[in-house]
Amino acid sequence: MKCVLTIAGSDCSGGAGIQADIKTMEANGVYAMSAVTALTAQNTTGVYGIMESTPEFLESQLNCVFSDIFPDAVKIGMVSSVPLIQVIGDSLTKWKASNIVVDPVMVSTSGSRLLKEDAQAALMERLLPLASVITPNIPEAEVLTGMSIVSEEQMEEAACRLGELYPGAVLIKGGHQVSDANDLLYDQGKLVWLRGERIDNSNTHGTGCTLSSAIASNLAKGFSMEESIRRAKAYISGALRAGLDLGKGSGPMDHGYAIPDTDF
Ligand SMILES: Nc1ncnc2c1ncn2[C@@H]1O[C@H](COP(=O)(O)OP(=O)(O)OP(=O)(O)O)[C@@H](O)[C@H]1O
Ligand SMILES: Cc1ncc(COP(=O)(O)O)c(N)n1
Repeated sequence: MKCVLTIAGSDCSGGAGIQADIKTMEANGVYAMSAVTALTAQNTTGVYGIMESTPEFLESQLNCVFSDIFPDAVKIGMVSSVPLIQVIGDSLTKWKASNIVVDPVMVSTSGSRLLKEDAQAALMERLLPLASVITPNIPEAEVLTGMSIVSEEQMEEAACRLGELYPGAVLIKGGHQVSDANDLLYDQGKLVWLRGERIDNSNTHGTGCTLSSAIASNLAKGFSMEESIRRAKAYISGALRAGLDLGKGSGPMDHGYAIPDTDF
């Protein structure tokens, strides 16, 4: 069985972060492991508190995982501060991790900052260069490039700029903004539009976490970058289409929609 590690924050309400990642990995047939960067107190209406791991304890989690069950892929989500970013960068380099998917989480769907302002530069200098693929949404791509993105042409320009800056691939997610469910992949100098059917569902809490974890699962299984993303999009479309409706705000998706309901 292939093994995938998520390095991210915990969402106690289960829709995003570590919880979304583990559910996604399970549904995609890989063994899931986690190194927790922070505990968040949040639900579908907002983020009400963040308690970070210490850098030492995060390093200890990473050493425990890498020295025992070496992951075939790694997904990085919410990492809010400079010391945590440095520990992750140092550990992934030391352990020679591969198939690294970085979701540059900055602000939650509910509008809370999940990345401290001074950590943005560290994320760009220390983690993005290690990634096999980075998966910014439109606002994140705007921050990373410093340009405004309000059209497909501007998505293409931003993807090229980021693709020339970093060694890995770049996936700019259209999401619920410029281009609906149409995402843009820049991989080795080539642009590919990955067009999806927009599903009318306002419950999109955790879509970014889910997509990046599904991509990491597919890379671990040996699929190419483009195929890994196509399969991840198919998975997330199914999870949105399942139409789960929980909570008072933008609710979570049904991550287990494809898992048979076995009566043990
Ligand atoms: N309504 C939708 N119908 C179909 N696909 C969607 C929809 N909304 C988002 N997606 C897809 O979900 C994936 C995640 O994109 P999105 O832009 O929502 O990420 P994000 O903004 O990082 O997510 P998050 O809400 O976790 O911050 C992308 O592949 C996107 O195309
Ligand atoms: C721990 C954690 N990680 C990531 C997100 C982003 O997900 P979303 O933008 O859907 O709120 C989140 N809300 N919480």
